[in-house]
Amino acid sequence: MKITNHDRLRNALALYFIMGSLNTKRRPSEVLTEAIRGGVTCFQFREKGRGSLVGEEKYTLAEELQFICQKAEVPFIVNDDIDLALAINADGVHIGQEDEPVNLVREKIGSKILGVSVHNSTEANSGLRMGADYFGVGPIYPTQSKDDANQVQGVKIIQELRSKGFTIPIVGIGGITANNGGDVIKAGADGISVISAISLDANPEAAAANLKVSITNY
Ligand SMILES: C=C1C=NC(C(F)(F)F)=NC1=N
Repeated sequence: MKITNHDRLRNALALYFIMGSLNTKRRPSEVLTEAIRGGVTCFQFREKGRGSLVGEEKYTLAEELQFICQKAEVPFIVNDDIDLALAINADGVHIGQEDEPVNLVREKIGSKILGVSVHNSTEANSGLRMGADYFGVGPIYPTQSKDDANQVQGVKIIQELRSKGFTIPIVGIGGITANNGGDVIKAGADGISVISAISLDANPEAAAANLKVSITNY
C-alpha cells in the first residue's frame, strides 16, 4: 500500500507489528492474519537471529506475509534486507544504525517508506537529513526480542526528541504492552511497535485489539 505523505504514514504507524519466523511457535501467516483482524496498522517482516530463514525460504515467507498485508491494505515493511524489499516490491524498509548509510538506502529504494532506528538526537538529526520517513525509538522498556538491544531509555527519549523539535513520525519500540502503550503515546510517539506482545500471545487478534485500546483510551 503506497503511503504518500507524513500524515498518512503517521496513522499507519499506530499499531506496528514486527515478526519473523523465530518470534512465534505458530505459522507466521496465521499470526499475522489474526493480528491484522485485531487492528494492526503496519507490519514489518524481521527475519533475524540464530536459525532464522535465509534465501528461498525467507523469500517465500516474505511473499506469503506480503500478500496478507496487501489484501488488508496494511503497509509491508522489510527489516534490513534491502535487496529482498526491492525484489518483492515491499512498501518500505527499516534499517538500524549499523546497516547501510541512510542516504545510500534512500537512493536504492526511491520513494518507498524508509524507517530508521535512532537512540539519541544526534542519530535523529542525521537520519532526518539523509531522508528517513519515520524513526523507531527505543528500547523504551526491557525487551526479550532483541539480544543486542541498546540501553533501556524509558519514554524520556521520545519526550526529548519532541522537545528538540522533531516532528517526524515516531514509533516507540521495546517491551511495549497494553499496560504501558498509552504512556508511549502520551510521551509524544505516533504509534507503538511490538513483537512478542502479539507474536507470543495465544490469541493475536485479542492481543492486537487490547494494544489498540491502550493507545486510544489512555
Ligand atoms: C530495531 C528496530 C527499531 N524500530 C523498529 C520500528 F518499530 F519499526 F521502528 N524496527 C526495528 N526493527
